Amino acid sequence: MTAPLTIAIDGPSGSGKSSVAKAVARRLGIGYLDTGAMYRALTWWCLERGVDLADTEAVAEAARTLPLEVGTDPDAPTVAVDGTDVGAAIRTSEVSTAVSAVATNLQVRPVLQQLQRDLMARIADETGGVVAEGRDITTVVAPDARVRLLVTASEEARLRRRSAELHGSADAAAVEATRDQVVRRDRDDSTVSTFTEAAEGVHLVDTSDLDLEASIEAVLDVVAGVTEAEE
Ligand SMILES: Nc1ncnc2c1ncn2[C@@H]1O[C@H](COP(=O)(O)OP(=O)(O)OP(=O)(O)O)[C@@H](O)[C@H]1O
Ligand SMILES: Nc1ccn([C@H]2C[C@H](O)[C@@H](COP(=O)(O)O)O2)c(=O)n1
Repeated sequence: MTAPLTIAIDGPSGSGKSSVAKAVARRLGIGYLDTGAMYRALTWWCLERGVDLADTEAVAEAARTLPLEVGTDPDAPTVAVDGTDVGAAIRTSEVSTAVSAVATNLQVRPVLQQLQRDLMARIADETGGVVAEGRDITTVVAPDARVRLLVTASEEARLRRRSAELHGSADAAAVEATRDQVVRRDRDDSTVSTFTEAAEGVHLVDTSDLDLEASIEAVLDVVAGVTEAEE
């Protein structure tokens, strides 16, 4: 019997890994796991309940008891906490600004990492594979994934994309308004995970000069190359 097709994708903010991971999962007919959404959901839950994000033990306890449900269909991924759909709430600038404080909490990370491993196993079992994306999937959560990729792009390209997405423009003012969510967040997050350089055995895909479709094709080519080499 063939092993499930587990694909791990890491990369910095705005590199395109979520868009690419979703499309790749869709085309391969397997499940999709957005691990950043889990850190965001925990952040939302802490803010909602008035948990001080600087209180590392209180946030870790919230992680251990988080009533989280994730839907992993790449056509309609969902995130719910305690029965509330938080798909939109976890993308607000309030959560985006605060999430690194939660993601850099070293008591939180092992809790969510174990949850992510369990989810990957369940999704792979149910759909024959999984594409999981984040910052530490290739290195910590699933270093034994069959295909591991680092999706990168230049800082300029990432700022331009995120700025267009959030502000509908990539002019100088819009790019400046986006800088915190890309550059500062990556700087904070990179204190606990390695996602700017590919670890050994991890395939690098630089999307700086690629459009979305070409980025998806580049990742599918890597997947095909790895799986054909296994045969
Ligand atoms: N290759 C590409 N070319 C142009 N735009 C892209 C490309 N890849 C993604 N985008 C666009 O850039 C924006 C950011 O992409 P996406 O959300 O997938 O990035 P990300 O790496 O998952 O970021 P984050 O980790 O912050 O969630 C989206 O609006 C997406 O449509
Ligand atoms: N495996 C992961 C996934 C995400 N994070 C952090 C990095 C971000 O600040 C935050 C939200 O991620 P995004 O939705 O922007 O991809 O979570 C992490 O540390 N490890």
